[in-house]
Amino acid sequence: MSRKTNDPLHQLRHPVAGLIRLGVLLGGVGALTSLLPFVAIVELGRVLLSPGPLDIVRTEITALVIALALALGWLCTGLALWATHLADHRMQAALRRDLVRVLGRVPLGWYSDKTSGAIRKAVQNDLEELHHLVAHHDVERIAALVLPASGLLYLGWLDWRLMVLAVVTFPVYAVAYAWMMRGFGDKMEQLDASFSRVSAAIVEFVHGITVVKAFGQTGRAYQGYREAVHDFSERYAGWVRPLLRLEALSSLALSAPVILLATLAGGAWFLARDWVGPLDVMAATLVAMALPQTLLTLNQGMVAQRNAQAAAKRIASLLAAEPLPESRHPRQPAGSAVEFEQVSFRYGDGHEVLSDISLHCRPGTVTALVGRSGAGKSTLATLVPRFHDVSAGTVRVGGVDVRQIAPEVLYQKVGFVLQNAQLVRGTVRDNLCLGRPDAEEAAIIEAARAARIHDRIVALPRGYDSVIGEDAVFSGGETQRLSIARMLLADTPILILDEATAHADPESEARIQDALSVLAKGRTVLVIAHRLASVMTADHIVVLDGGRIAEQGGHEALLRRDGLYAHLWRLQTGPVEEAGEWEREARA
Ligand SMILES: Nc1ncnc2c1ncn2[C@@H]1O[C@H](COP(=O)(O)OP(=O)(O)OP(=O)(O)O)[C@@H](O)[C@H]1O
Repeated sequence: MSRKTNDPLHQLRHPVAGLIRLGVLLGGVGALTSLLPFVAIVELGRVLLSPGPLDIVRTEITALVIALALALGWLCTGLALWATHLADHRMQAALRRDLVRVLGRVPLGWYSDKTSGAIRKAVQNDLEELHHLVAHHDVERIAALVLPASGLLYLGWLDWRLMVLAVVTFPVYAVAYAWMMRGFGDKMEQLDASFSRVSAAIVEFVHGITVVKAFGQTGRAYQGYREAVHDFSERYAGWVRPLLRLEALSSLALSAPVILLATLAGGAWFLARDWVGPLDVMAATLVAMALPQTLLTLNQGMVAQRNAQAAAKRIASLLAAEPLPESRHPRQPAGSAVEFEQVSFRYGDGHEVLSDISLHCRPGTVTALVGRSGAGKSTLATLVPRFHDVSAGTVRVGGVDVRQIAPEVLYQKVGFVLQNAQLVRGTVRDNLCLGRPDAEEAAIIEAARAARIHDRIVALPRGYDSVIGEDAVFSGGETQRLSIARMLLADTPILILDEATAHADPESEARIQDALSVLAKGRTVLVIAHRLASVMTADHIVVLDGGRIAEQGGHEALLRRDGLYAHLWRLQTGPVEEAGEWEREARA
C-alpha cells in the first residue's frame, strides 16, 4: 500500500479530491491572470514612453487586457474559493455523518471521559483545522506559488539577469531559515509535551480545587502548576531566543526597503551597462516585492498542513472505533429472564475482573448485587445491555444470547439508571420521552408523578417545556428522578439500577427509593447498592468478591451464614468506628 493511501488526511479528502483539484486549478489560473495587469502596465509604459506619435490602438488593447485580466483574476479566485468551500462543506458533512454513524454503533462501554474528550476535540477543533486547509490554504498556496513563479519567468523572458536581480536577497533568507528549522520537529514535540504537562496541571488544579482548598493545600497544588509553567517557559525561551535573532536577520533580508534598495541599486548598475531599460527594472522591482508574501503564505500553509495532518489522524482513529458486533440472523427474546452462564470478562488485555459467574434472575424479581468496591458489580450488570461483550460464557435475555439480539430490540428490553444519570440538551419533555417519543401527555405526567418529580417540573417557568440548562438546573437527585421517569415511560421489562442513590442526600434518597420501588414493580431488576439496607428486601442477593460469586441467597439466610455479607452488614449497621471501617473497605 502506498504512503498516500495510508495517510489519514489523504483518505479524508479523497471523496472531494476532484473539487479540491478544480479549486486549485482555478486558483492557479486566477493568480496567473492577476499577474497580467502588472505585465500590461509595464508594456503600457513602453508604449507611452516610446518616441513618435502615440499608438492609440496598442494603448487601448493594453488597457482592455488590464481590465479583462483584473475581472478574470477576480472571477477565477472567487470560483476557486467557492469550489474549495463546497469541497470542505461536503467533506465536513460526510465526516459528521460518519462520526454519528460510528458513535451510534460502538458499544456503550466504549464511552469514557477520554473518548468523550476526543469526540469533543474532533467535532470542535479538528474539523476546523481541516476547514482551514481544504477551504483556504490549498488555493492560497497555489496562488502564492504561481504568482511569483510566473513573474520570475516573465523577467527571465525579458532578460535572465532581471530574474537574478529579483531574488538577490533570497540566499540570506534561505540560509537563515534553514538554520532556524534545524531539529524543528523534535523541538516542537518537546514543547508539545511540555505544554501538555501545563494543561494536565491546570486540569488537576481546577478539578481538585475544592478538596485542595478544604485541606488548605492551595500553595502545594499550585506548586505543580508553577513548575510545569516554568519548565515550559524555559524550554520556549531557550528555543525562541536564538530563533528571534535569526528571524530578525531573515526578515531584514525580505523587508521592503532592503528589497527596493537591492533591486534599484542592481537595476541602476544594469542600466549603466545598457543591459536593460528602466521599465524592465521596474518590472523586476514589482516581482521582487511580491516574493516575501509568497514565503509567508507557504510557511502558513506548512503549519496548516501539519495541524490538519494531526487532526485527520485523530478523526481517523475515532472513525476506526470497533462497532458493536451485530448478529446477521438476530433472534427475538421471549420473556424477561436474565441469565449469566459461566461468564468471565476482562477489559482489553487487562486481568480478569469477572470469573465464571453463573446466575439466573427470574422474571419479575429483584436481584441485588453487593460486595466491596471493585468486586465487579457494575461490570457484571452492564454486560446485560452489552456495554461490553463477555470474554467467555453467555449472557441471555429472554432465553437468547444478547449478542444474537438486534441492539434496538435489546434496548427495548433492557433499561438502565446509572450512577451519573445524564440529561440531554432540550426540554424536560424531550428528556422524558427519549425512549418513547410518541408518549401522550397523560402518560408523561403519570410517569413524572410516579418518579416524584412532577411537582418540581410544574413549578418551572415553562413546565414540561422548560429547557434544561436555560429554564432549569436540576440537582443530582432530581436528575436521577427524571431518569427514573424516563425509564417508566420507556417501560422496559428489564432494569439495571446501578447505585441510583449514590449521590443523593437522605431526603432525596428517600424520594428516589420511592420512585424506584414504583419502577421495579413487575420487572426483572438487577440492582447494585453499597448500602445493604436498601436491598435487604430483594428477592435474591448476590455477594461478589474479587470478580466471583462469594455467596448468594436471601437477607436472613445470608446473615445466618455469617460470611462476607454478614461481615459487611455488621460493618454498616454496627457502631460508628466499624462503619468507618466499612467506608474504608468500600473505598479500598
Ligand atoms: N473501563 C474500565 N477499564 C478497565 N478496567 C475497569 C474499567 N471499569 C472498571 N474496571 C476495573 O474492573 C474492576 C471491577 O470494577 P467495577 O466498577 O465493576 O466494580 P464495582 O464492584 O462496581 O465497584 P464500585 O462499587 O466501586 O462501583 C475494577 O478493578 C476496576 O478497576
